[in-house]
Amino acid sequence: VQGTWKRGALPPGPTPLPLLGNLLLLQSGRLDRTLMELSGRWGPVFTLHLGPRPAVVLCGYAALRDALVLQADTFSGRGAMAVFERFTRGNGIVFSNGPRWLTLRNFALGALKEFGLGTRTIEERVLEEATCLLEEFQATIGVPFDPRRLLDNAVSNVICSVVFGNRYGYRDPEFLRLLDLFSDNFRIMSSRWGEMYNIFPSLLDWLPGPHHRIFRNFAELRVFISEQIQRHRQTRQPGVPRDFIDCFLDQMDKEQQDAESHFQEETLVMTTHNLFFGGTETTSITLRYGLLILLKYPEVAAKVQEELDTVVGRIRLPSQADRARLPYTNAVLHEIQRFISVLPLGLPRALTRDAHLHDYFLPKGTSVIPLLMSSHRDPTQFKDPDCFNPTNFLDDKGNFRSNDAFMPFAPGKRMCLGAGLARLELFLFLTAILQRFRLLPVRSPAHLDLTPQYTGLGNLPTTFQLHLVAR
Ligand code: HEM
Repeated sequence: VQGTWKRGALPPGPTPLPLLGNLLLLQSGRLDRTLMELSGRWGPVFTLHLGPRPAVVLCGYAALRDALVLQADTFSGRGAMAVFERFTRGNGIVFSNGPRWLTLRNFALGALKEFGLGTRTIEERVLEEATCLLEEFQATIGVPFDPRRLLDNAVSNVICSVVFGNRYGYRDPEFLRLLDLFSDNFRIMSSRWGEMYNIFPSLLDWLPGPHHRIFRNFAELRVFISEQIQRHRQTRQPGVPRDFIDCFLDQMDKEQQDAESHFQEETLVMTTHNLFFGGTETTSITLRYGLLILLKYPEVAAKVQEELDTVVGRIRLPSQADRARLPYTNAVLHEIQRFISVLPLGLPRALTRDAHLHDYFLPKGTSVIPLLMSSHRDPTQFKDPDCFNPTNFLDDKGNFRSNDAFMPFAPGKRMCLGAGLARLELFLFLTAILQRFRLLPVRSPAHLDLTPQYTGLGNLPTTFQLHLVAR
């Protein structure tokens, strides 16, 4: 492949075709691995053309750190993703930029804190939901089942209680339908990655493809969110917020006279969608993938259970305060997130000003793809990067050892807003399940394949069933 680099241009990369860019290179094989292979040819910072749009790919821990951590402000913009652009139009937290992004992000962080994030209250909410989930799991005993929907429901209920002030029953057909819309969207975005990132939004309407289903699903989600907002308007007491939506409505009241205010109805819909969608699929998929990994490696599950028995016992549920005394469990949770890299390419960033990176000049506005998965598989940072091996996060004495190359939530100013909540949920849900049940595969562990079924926006595990046995 001929290089395209010339002095003053973006970093070198594979030669793009007109309109299609480098899309054809990405059509076969696993996307995250293809990008890592391209990095082997072009270096840790290279240019890739997603359709007509160039983007700079950051590969390996050093490049990601030098950009996202050491130049955190400069790399804190959000890059475009065509399929989301059409829906969000730059509104909400995830796909906005500049003052609107900062205002909404800070507001959401503050509101989440008020409703429990980082305090005991949110832990209580998660523990309550864990108890409901355990009951549902208990009811499956003797019958193999696919845990996807139950996990989706449990995880989603936590964010729903913060955002809508409501949790939903595990058999509520309307809610199950919404969860299916989320899964469907995430799956399409993970299977037909090219369409998502690459083509100008104006073209998406004219091209056939599964992205039309994404648009329909988004429209249905929007109706649900709008109904929730309406319900809040009818029942709220101004100044006494019950949840995130009430907080936002209070802020809208306060800024009513301000023509420049970021607190508008449409922004509320988008921000709510961000928290609802962002708070559901990634966490639930991580839990589901975690169960699959533990089915494959029963000796790891058994060791976690032994540690839980010794430190927590079986009478009460594990709590956040136990975490520091559970080094092996903590290492397993980190290793699950590292090994699967649930968002292998993170979300696209954009430069807020001109920058220099690894001898290249990158102009303001350049789109950046942070290949988070490449940090997780970086052989200079992890002793066993390609295998699932909890000792990647343990020292010789069995103490937990953190690692800056671990970045499932992406580092820097734009890091995942729900990282604290997600970590809490992963810990409490997974330990609750393992404390109570032994996990058995339907066929022998040797038959379980940990390769993602889909790779794109997300890495999704193959569908599987498991048996639970009460411990
Ligand atoms: C295992 C679970 C999760 C993973 C792996 C994850 C990962 C990520 C990543 C990689 C980003 C992109 C950061 C960047 O711009 O580079 C992100 C953004 C975001 N996440 Fe999460 N996330 C998880 C759970 C959650 C939860 C539970 C919430 C809900 C509270 C959430 C809400 C968000 C929001 C709002 C953003 C956009 C932040 C911004 O643009 O400023 N995420 N997440």
